[in-house]
Amino acid sequence: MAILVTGGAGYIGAHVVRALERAGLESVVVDDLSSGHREFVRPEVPFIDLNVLHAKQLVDQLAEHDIEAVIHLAAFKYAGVSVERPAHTWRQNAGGTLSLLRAMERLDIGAIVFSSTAAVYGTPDVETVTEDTATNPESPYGESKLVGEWMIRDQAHATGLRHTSLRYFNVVGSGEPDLYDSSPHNLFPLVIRALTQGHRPRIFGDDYPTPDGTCVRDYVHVADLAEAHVTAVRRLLAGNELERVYNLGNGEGVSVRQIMQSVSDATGIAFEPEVMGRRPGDPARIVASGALAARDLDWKLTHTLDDMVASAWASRPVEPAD
Ligand SMILES: NC(=O)c1ccc[n+]([C@@H]2O[C@H](COP(=O)([O-])OP(=O)(O)OC[C@H]3O[C@@H](n4cnc5c(N)ncnc54)[C@H](O)[C@@H]3O)[C@@H](O)[C@H]2O)c1
Ligand SMILES: O=c1ccn([C@@H]2O[C@H](COP(=O)(O)OP(=O)(O)O[C@H]3O[C@H](CO)[C@H](O)[C@H](O)[C@H]3O)[C@@H](O)[C@H]2O)c(=O)[nH]1
Repeated sequence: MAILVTGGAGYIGAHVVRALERAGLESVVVDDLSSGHREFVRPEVPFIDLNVLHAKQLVDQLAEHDIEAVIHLAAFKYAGVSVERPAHTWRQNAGGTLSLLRAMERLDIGAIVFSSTAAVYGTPDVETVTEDTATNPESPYGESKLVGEWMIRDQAHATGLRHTSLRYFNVVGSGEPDLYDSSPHNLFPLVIRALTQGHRPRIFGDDYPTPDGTCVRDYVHVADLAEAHVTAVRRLLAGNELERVYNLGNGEGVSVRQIMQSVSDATGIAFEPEVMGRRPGDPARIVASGALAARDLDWKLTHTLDDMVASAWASRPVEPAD
């Protein structure tokens, strides 16, 4: 019996595969390598190089494995870019989830853990987001993830599929020396890339209504996040009742400027970030309560912000200076 991990060659998915392995659970990875890295998946893990949109090939290839549950991470994850590329985002995220659900039904796979996102909330008007906070996505990315949650809910009503959706907040750090976030759009990889290439990291806006004027986010360590997936899939397979959605945040807001300071402290590199204009679509502040996940998924942050920064820096990819 194995767990199918879609997007298992990506930053978070590769951590999930390693966490499953440590828990004694086997994985099968499906990934089209559109943003993932083949070398993130160890050779002994069965790897299917395929876009989940190809439902027939998905069914044919998965039929060769004994899959008991799915962790579905494969997606186009760039909220800002999704505004410029809505059709692509909808196809990969909503289309991909639909195709996967059809394949699961054909193969009689009865459990799914879905990667959702803080972006389903848009710009919340509450200090701390809970699962009851109204959803109001502000990008095709956030919309496509919310629709993914709904597709799974509806399929569950019809077929008895066991499911939960995990709404991640800002996932950072590294739990393994060879795994890193290669996103060309997110704060941590951009700051690290700037420093390794001898540039000044950039702050997108310092005129927000926050204590130091820069955006506030809720950062969680990828290794802690990966563990929550293992617990979720195990509990679904054991027949435990889980909520439809969980926020994976830690309730603590950290500003972009605080991240810059923490990076400077961890690396020993003194720098003055360059302040740019605001990036369109960025909420000033979004912070979540992880209380529900703590209750049901043993969710806990075992890593500090300093761990997050230091581990991201230590596992940074080697890049040529330009
Ligand atoms: N990184 C974050 O802070 C964050 C926050 C909230 C939600 N998420 C969600 O977590 C998941 C994983 O994110 P990540 O940070 O690891 O991103 P990532 O880009 O590193 O990983 C995504 C993986 O999925 C693969 N993929 C994409 N579309 C595919 C498709 N149609 N078929 C097959 N494979 C496909 C990519 O090649 C890649 O390996 C995504 O669903 C993302 O939306 C991430
Ligand atoms: O060089 C940079 C990059 C980012 N930022 C700022 O840093 C904060 C965090 O930005 P990220 O792009 O790292 O993450 P987001 O908060 O935009 O999160 C979005 O992207 C994540 C992963 O792609 C998740 O999907 C999440 O749900 C979605 O809202 C934002 O205020 C952003 O403006 C900078 O100041 N400088």
